[in-house]
Amino acid sequence: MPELVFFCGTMDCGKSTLALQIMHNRSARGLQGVVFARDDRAGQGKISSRLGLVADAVEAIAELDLYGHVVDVITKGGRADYVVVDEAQFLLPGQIDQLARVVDDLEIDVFAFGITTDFRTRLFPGSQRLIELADRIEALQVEAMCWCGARATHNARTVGGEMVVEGEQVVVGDVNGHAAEVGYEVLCRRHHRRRTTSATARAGALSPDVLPLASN
Ligand SMILES: Nc1ncnc2c1ncn2[C@@H]1O[C@H](COP(=O)(O)OP(=O)(O)O)[C@@H](O)[C@H]1O
Ligand SMILES: Cc1cn([C@H]2C[C@H](O)[C@@H](COP(=O)(O)O)O2)c(=O)[nH]c1=O
Repeated sequence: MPELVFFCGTMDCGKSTLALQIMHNRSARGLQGVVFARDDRAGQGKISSRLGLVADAVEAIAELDLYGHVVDVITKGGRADYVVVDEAQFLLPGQIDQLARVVDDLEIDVFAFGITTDFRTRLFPGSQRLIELADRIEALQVEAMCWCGARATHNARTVGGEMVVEGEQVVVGDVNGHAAEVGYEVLCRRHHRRRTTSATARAGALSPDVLPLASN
């Protein structure tokens, strides 16, 4: 049975890498997919992994009917053996419904990849709809780690190095940025709640305030 599968995790846990591996393995067996992405860091119409792999994709702009696009490909004699969607959190809920229709009406597997929650720990609308509709939800097995060594479960946003909890939901960016305007860091829930990034933890450890007081 074809499935709508949502592969999810924090930023930087290997989602795009897995998407590219799935594409590679299928292409090695002569299968050809329709690949969508939205606002990849590498630019429009791209799917990219931090391991250096990049592939072309159809940019899933808000106006694009994903079901209609797949039907178009097939009608024009093209192949749509499966569908991959990266950065699926950025899709509109209606576009996720279109993906479900690709599975149910065209009987094609759809593999969607994305982060579930934003920097405020709120679900992205696209991810919420995927959780509601997916046949299967797979959490990525290679876990990203918080600076404390615990499993990272949340995405923090930094502006000028400071963690923020207010702002636009969508700001394309990366982890390990160079104190750029907007950056991201993955954290465990405890440190996300306490707003302790690796930089603030380091600063706290160096601060004289936390040194033990002399007894005399
Ligand atoms: N230099 C490196 N050597 C080995 N693995 C790396 C390196 N850089 C990144 N990675 C791996 O790539 C993962 C990020 O992959 P990517 O597909 O870009 O993540 P996502 O799409 O989830 O944001 C990291 O969690 C790490 O496992
Ligand atoms: C948490 C969060 C992330 N984003 C953006 C930042 C990146 O461009 C993508 C996630 O990409 P990745 O391949 O999973 O690393 O999402 C955002 O716009 N808003 C957020 O709250």
